[in-house]
Amino acid sequence: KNVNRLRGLPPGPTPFPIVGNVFQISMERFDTQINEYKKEYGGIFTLWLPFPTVIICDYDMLKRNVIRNGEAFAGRPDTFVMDMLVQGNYGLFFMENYWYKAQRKFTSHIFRSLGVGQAGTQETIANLASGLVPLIEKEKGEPMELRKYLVHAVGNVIHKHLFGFTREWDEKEIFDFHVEINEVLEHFTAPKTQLLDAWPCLAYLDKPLQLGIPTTMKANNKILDRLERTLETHKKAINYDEEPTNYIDAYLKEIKLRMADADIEGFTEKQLVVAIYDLYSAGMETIIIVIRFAFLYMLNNPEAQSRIHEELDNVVGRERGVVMDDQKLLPYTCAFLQEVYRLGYVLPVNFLRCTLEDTKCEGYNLRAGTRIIAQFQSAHIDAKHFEDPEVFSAERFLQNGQFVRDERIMPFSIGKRSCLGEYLARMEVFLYFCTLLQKFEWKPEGDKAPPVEVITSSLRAPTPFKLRAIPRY
Ligand code: HEM
Repeated sequence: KNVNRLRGLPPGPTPFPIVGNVFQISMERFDTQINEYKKEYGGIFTLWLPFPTVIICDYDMLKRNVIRNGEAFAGRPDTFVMDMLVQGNYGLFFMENYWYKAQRKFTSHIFRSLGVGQAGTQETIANLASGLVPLIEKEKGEPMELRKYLVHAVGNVIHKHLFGFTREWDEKEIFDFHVEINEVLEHFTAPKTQLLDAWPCLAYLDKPLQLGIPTTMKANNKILDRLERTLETHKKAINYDEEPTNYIDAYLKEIKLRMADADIEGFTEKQLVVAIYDLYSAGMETIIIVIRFAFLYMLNNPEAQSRIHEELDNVVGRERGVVMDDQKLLPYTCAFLQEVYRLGYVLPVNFLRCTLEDTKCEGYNLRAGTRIIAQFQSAHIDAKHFEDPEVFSAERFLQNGQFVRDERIMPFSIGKRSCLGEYLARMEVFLYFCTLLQKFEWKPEGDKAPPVEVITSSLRAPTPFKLRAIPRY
């Protein structure tokens, strides 16, 4: 405790020399442990992982600091994992701090011009959603896992935006990438892996420490190899005079413009490869997990399914495709999904940030470069904000039958480094979920709903479960 006070940091459990608190934290329980420490130390405390890392996990504190003083909390620290995977701070998650604004701005702009948040992307998702219906029908109401269908549908949306086209059901590229990225992510944010940031030589102790470096690197290199080959194909085919139809071409065009203006701001081919890597991985498993959580909670709350069916029948019917505008007339469905986002948070622990300048925070003076975790998930299950926070209840977001959006639900994080894919993700979750409910009635594998259990690594997902789909059309 003294060591924190001497450094002007918030209190926290006493760190051990060299390893700090790393071995007191378990990867599988990191999020629940944060909530336990919160009871002891309050909404802001320090964990040594092994660098001192300030955890902010109270909603009002997050708002006062990470949102209102956004610029100060917008940095990302250098990490060993990024050096290991891509030899430096590239991509969109852990890129150099002095590039992040230009790269984020460009990516948001291109997403919009490729149709995200508008009719273009909606149509892509709607087509993929209706393509799922006959595939699921072929299962003839037998128990099945939804996951492979979601990999195909969700994977194809980001695939189309990045590369310009979709893949057929019998092509294996998206499935291969999905397996590989999950191998890379397995150890990505483990506290033990963070130990390497301070002590890179520990990488030689991979086996006894179970860091999983060889599996991570094998999968990582396969991904990089494929993305580099794809980039070469685009470079050969691109016509710089045409309006780009995909992220890669838009980025190549930007590199060309920037070279002419001698204003590079990180726009290089290397950065492009890692940016696609990040978008492809961010745009896939996260959304799949949210949709799987939605089905899991629905099977456990059968009256929710009847209410969603009733709303969809009244507003959309069983033939017309669901569109984003329908949200206005589907209050229960929106409340249900907001409750899924609250309890089914996908990142057990938010990505590391760091302060970009010396910053005052809740009475502490944090030096520039202090590592920060903006743990919004903790607010989702804070009894101060939500009565019986562990209980799933869509009703908490309904007032006089109307849906009330709640800003304390922040699944896409907050501040200057919040999720770049929020619109895309919200569209996919809503359109896929509603289409699958419009077309099918869903039943558990046996008499009872599968238990609500999660598996946690860098992501937090329901344990695999089966369900049955009975056509409604
Ligand atoms: C339901 C799905 C998703 C969830 C729950 C989610 C959640 C998050 C969260 C919590 C962050 C961390 C922000 C922070 O550091 O505080 C993040 C960052 C990010 N997300 Fe998402 N995300 C989802 C889907 C997507 C999609 C579809 C894309 C893109 C296609 C995407 C791209 C990104 C990027 C690029 C960042 C890094 C932003 C930065 O560091 O400036 N995400 N996301």
